[in-house]
Amino acid sequence: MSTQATVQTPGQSAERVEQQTPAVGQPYTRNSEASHELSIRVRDLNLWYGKSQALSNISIDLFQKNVTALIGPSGCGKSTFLRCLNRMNDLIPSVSISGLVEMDGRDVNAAKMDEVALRRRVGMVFQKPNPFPKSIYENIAYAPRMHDMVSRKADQDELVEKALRDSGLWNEVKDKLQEPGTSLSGGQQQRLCIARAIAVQPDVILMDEPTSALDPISTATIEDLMDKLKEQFTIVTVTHNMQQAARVADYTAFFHLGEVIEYNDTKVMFSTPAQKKTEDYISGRYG
Ligand SMILES: Nc1ncnc2c1ncn2[C@@H]1O[C@H](COP(=O)(O)OP(=O)(O)OP(=O)(O)O)[C@@H](O)[C@H]1O
Repeated sequence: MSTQATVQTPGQSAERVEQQTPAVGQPYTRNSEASHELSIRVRDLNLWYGKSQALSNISIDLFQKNVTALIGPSGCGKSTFLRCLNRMNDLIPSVSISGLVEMDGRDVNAAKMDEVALRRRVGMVFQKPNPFPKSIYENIAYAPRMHDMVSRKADQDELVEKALRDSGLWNEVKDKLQEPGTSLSGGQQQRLCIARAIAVQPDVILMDEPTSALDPISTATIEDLMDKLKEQFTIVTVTHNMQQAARVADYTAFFHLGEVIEYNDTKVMFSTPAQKKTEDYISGRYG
C-alpha cells in the first residue's frame, strides 16, 4: 500500500465533484477554476492520547472565507482535530502529534511558532458560552489591549462597537456595556464570545458545537451570523446537527474512528455522498 498522504480536497459544484469523485483512497482534485484560497493545509496528521490513537492520517485543505463543518459520530475525533488547528491540544499532557498543520505556509507545530500569536489568528468559540467575569465592554476590549492593538480609549471604543455590530449584538447591548457579560441570555453570551473572538481580527474562527446549548431562535441567529462572518473569516465548525451542517457549511468533512472518510461540497455530500459510511451516517443509520 502507498504511504503517500491521500489529500482530500473538495470540488466546487455538484457536477464537477460527481465527475471528480475518486475511488476510495484516491485524492480529490480541486476544481481549477475555484476562487477559494487555501487557509490551512493538513497533511498526514496523527494524534495520540497516551497510547490511544484519536486521529489517523488526516490530509485535508481548508479554504479561506468558507464555512467547513466537521460531522461524525460521538468520539470520532472532530473536537480533537479542531484543537489541532490552534494547538489547544498542547494543553493536554498525554497528547503526541505527528504530521503537518500549516497555515499560510507556516508549520503551526514548529517550536518557534508563538502560540499566543497563533491563537490570536485562530480564535475559538466553545459549546458553552464562556464570557469572562467582566463587563460586556471588557469582554471585547481585553484581548485587543493585551495584543497592543489599541491604546487610545476612542480606538478601543470603536473596536468594541465594531465587534459587537459584526456579531449582531450591538443594538441589544449598546446601553449596558458596563453590565456583566454573564447577565446576558445564553444566545447573547455566545454572540458576545464570537464578538470577543473576532475583536482580535483573526483569520480563522474555530467553533466547537457553538449552538448545541442554545434554543432554536438563538441557534438560527448564530447560523445567520456564521453566514455573514464568512465574508471576513474562515470558519471551521463541529456540529452534531446535520441540518445545521447542510444550512451553514460550504464544505463538510465526515469523520469516523479518527479518519476523514469523506470531505466534499456540502450539497454533494448530503445529496450524493461518495462513501457508503457517509450515506449511512447522514441517513441516520448510526451515530
Ligand atoms: N483529553 C483527552 N484525554 C484522553 N482521551 C481523549 C481526550 N479527549 C478526547 N479523547 C478521546 O479521543 C477520541 C476523540 O474524542 P473527540 O472529543 O475529539 O471526539 P468528538 O468527535 O469531538 O466527540 P463528540 O462528538 O462526542 O464531542 C475519543 O475516543 C475520546 O475519548
